[in-house]
Amino acid sequence: MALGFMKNVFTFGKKEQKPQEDQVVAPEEETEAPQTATTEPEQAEAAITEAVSSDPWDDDSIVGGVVGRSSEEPETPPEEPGPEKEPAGEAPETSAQAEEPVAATPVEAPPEAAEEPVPAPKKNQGFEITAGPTPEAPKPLPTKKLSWFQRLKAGLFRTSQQLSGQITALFTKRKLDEEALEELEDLLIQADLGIETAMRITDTLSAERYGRDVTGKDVTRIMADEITKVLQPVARPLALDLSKKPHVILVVGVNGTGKTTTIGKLAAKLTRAGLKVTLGAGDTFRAAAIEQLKIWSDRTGAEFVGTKLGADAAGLAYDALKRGQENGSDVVIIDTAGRLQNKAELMDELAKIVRVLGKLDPDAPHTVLQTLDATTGQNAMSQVEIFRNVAGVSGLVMTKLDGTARGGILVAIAAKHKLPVYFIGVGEGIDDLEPFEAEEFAQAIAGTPEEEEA
Ligand SMILES: Nc1nc2c(ncn2[C@@H]2O[C@H](COP(=O)(O)OP(=O)(O)OP(=O)(O)O)[C@@H](O)[C@H]2O)c(=O)[nH]1
Repeated sequence: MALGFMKNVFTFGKKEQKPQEDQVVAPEEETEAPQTATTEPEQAEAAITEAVSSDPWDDDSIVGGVVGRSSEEPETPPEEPGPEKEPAGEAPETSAQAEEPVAATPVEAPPEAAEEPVPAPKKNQGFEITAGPTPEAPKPLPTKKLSWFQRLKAGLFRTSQQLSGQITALFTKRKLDEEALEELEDLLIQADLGIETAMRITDTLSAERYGRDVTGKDVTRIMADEITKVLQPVARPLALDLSKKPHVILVVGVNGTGKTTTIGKLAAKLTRAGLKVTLGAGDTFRAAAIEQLKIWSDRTGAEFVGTKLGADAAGLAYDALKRGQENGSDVVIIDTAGRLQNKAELMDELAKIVRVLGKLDPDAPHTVLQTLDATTGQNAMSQVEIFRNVAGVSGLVMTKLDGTARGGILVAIAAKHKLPVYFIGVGEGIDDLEPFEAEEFAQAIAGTPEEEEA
């Protein structure tokens, strides 16, 4: 998508957005009549209360609370499945129309939203608005114990510590010669940075200091600079072209890489910005995934479209987009079951989801977002290669950068695939999705001694 050239483009992922008072949600969305009434409100209320109270992510920092109500709950009880998440085979095929979606009643903004003062975002919110139907002001984010940058640094600490320790050892009382450059290149490759970036770093170092003394600090500075140069072009915001709404985001990736959690966090960002969002529970293999997405929809005020366990995922995707078109959604986000990139039949199912969405909107999905788990090393590269071929991945989110992350592989992936990296996940909470910033990420990996917080 050509950023900056389109009308009605919302851009998520990078630049700071100041809320504007004259931006209001398009009237037809606000005045839309409530959909099917909840037939058993007390039951629904009880189910939601139970779901929320058993929610492992529940914490006081969550803004918004339960504002959505489903007219029906998923038919399958939300039990954790056994340890085997991967289904034995492909889910039974049903026609898209045959599956009855579970569509939640459209949600209203929490009453206090209208009365709250419009806060200026304190930093990069991960989106920018150039035109179009407009969001209400974002809600102030709760104060966090650790900043996201501290968590990112902590997550990448092992990588950066190990690297800087080895680099210091390598260059102690030693002039920069061929052997030292080769050893450095090996260290950088071992840190998953990839041959291309490793060579960039050693070439620059060589050009600056060949035959002279080198300190660890010189190396980490050059490393941070070169990694930044590789990452800068991919640190792009997620552009939402709302001239053709709903913008459909299909979320794909290997099991447990954080798809559902990322959808929840992203939905929170979008609904806070005043956008109407519909979530499609396309992970029909795991009851817990359907329930998990339902909880996120309740929290974020997004409408929920689900189906029963084992139902056709492509049918659900179709229903979710159809519902999003009917209810005037700005964005429809569709979850998919995690799958290993070497499971051919599951990858075929993903291709089918993409085809089926195209029947309702030839351009859908507009964004195919792949989640990558930062604790994975080299395998993430083949994940991107295969998902890109099968599902047309158009952007990445790296999750779990707050844990014992490796992270270097993102640099190698950026150098090779040049796919935009929109966000990083730095925790399990609703606010733990941050726009990807090349320089900060590079510093966290290189271990540059910068103590300032973002
Ligand atoms: N620490 C941390 N945990 C995360 C992050 N993102 C997701 N998780 C956790 O990772 C686990 C898996 O996340 P899910 O969102 O269920 O992953 P998924 O890809 O939808 O999983 P499948 O449905 O099995 O494919 C959950 O326990 C999440 O809370 C993150 O940024 N940081």
